[in-house]
Amino acid sequence: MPEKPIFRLDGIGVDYQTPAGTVTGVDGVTIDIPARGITVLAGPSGSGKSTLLRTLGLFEQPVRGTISFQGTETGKLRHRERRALRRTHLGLVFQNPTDNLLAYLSVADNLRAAAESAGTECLPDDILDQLGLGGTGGWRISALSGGQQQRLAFGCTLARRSTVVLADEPTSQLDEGSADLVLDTLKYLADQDFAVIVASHDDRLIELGSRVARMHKGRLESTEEREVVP
Ligand SMILES: Nc1ncnc2c1ncn2[C@@H]1O[C@H](COP(=O)(O)OP(=O)(O)OP(=O)(O)O)[C@@H](O)[C@H]1O
Repeated sequence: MPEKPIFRLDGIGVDYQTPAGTVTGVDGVTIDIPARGITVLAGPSGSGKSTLLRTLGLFEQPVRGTISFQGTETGKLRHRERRALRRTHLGLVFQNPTDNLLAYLSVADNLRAAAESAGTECLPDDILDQLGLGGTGGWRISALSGGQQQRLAFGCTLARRSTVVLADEPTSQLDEGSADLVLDTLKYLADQDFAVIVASHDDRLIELGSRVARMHKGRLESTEEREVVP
């Protein structure tokens, strides 16, 4: 029997209220997101990728349609329940590495703080070894390269034991070598059975997707399933 999707979106729409009037971020998006593999939200600038990703991260409330996570309709949850769900299950990684980390804490303490925020504990050295960052636990964040910082940000989602990893343009601020580190990390997380959902217009990242959802002007234009070569 096919595995149940982790997210089910049915006709969702998100609007922004601006001084110039209502701006629609996404509209009429219906999609099932699988519980495994890498789902890439692709599309040109302004097509709604980040809005959709933030909606999946429960940072935006759809004004139309429904969104369910593991069978629970998130619109029916109370504020506290949504926050708990976000904390326990959803790990969000932003495009700018420094936005994901606490500069005043060491590398290992960033992992510990991430675990604590999700009400759990972690073994920083194990996570750092898994990510090819072994030996950096006592380092300052500024001693890591941009790619290493982004790897550590994904490490924080491992520390939190998130079910889903949501990443917004995680390679866009990085040079090619650093971006390679991030691509390897995304593959690693997908191999560890996380549901990885990434908004990106980086062709190399789109290549990694086992499912690619293409957005255009806030709408879902197409979805494509892919055989991913290991
Ligand atoms: N906070 C906001 N306030 C008002 N409008 C917004 C806001 N965030 C996004 N929008 C608008 O919603 C639409 C979708 O934007 P979104 O950032 O989701 O697209 P995107 O595909 O992620 O773009 P990019 O690749 O440039 O990040 C755009 O018209 C954008 O101007």
